[in-house]
Amino acid sequence: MTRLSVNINKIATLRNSRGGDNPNVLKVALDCERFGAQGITVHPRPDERHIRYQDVYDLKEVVTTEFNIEGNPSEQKFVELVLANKPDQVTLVPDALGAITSNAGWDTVTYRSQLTDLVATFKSAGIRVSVFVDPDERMVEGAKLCGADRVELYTEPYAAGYFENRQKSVRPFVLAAEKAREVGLGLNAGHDLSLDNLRFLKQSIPWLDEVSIGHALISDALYLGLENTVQMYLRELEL
Ligand SMILES: CC(=O)[C@@H](O)[C@H](O)COP(=O)(O)O
Ligand SMILES: NCC(=O)COP(=O)(O)O
Repeated sequence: MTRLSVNINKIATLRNSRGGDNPNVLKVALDCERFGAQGITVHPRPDERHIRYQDVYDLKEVVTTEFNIEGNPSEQKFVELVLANKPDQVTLVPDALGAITSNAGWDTVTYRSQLTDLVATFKSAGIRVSVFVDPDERMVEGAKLCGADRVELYTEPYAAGYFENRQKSVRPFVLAAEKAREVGLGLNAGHDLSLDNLRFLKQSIPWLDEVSIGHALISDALYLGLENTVQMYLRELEL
């Protein structure tokens, strides 16, 4: 089974835009769980443009499905936030500070030493560690050598090329996924996944453990309703 983890960053974006507490991030997280989501993902960034550090503490108290915190571990504040909240999973993402969103995976070969230390720190706290990588077999192997439990494949290139040639777009991801399976890594995927492209990814890589989806899902919910949208995404993961 492939778990759906709903990334609620964009709920926090809307909340922050007026400075109040509407929409309420905790309510949306609990509703997504009630509608069938098997996880909640947040990606607190140093500028707190959407998810704030306090949101993480608040969500930890109420989330009952898998809680996944994504972020750049080069920020000590992020490391401390994760260790204080002990989520089910931390996903290490090499975000550049000024980036509008995540736009690349780790070079797990160049940063092997740093990642190995970070992975050990989080694993010793009982937290599963996923490393965000491009669909590159060398980077997958590098994540294994760093001691990671899983990799998360950065799926923006897949989504970008999907309509032009989905077979071509998915190929690197299948190869990277096969390498992950070969070396004994769990397998996540995320970024720009949507109702258009999710089913084909799942059909191409049936052993996916988890997809984390936010931007498209929350955008779809504006038209389709959140309960209906969560369940539509869940149906796309059924083979
Ligand atoms: C790592 C990843 O792909 C997502 O967490 C993405 O970065 C969402 O971040 P934003 O919601 O800030 O675009
Ligand atoms: N790890 C990917 C994620 O959490 C959500 O990415 P997106 O669906 O908002 O592009």
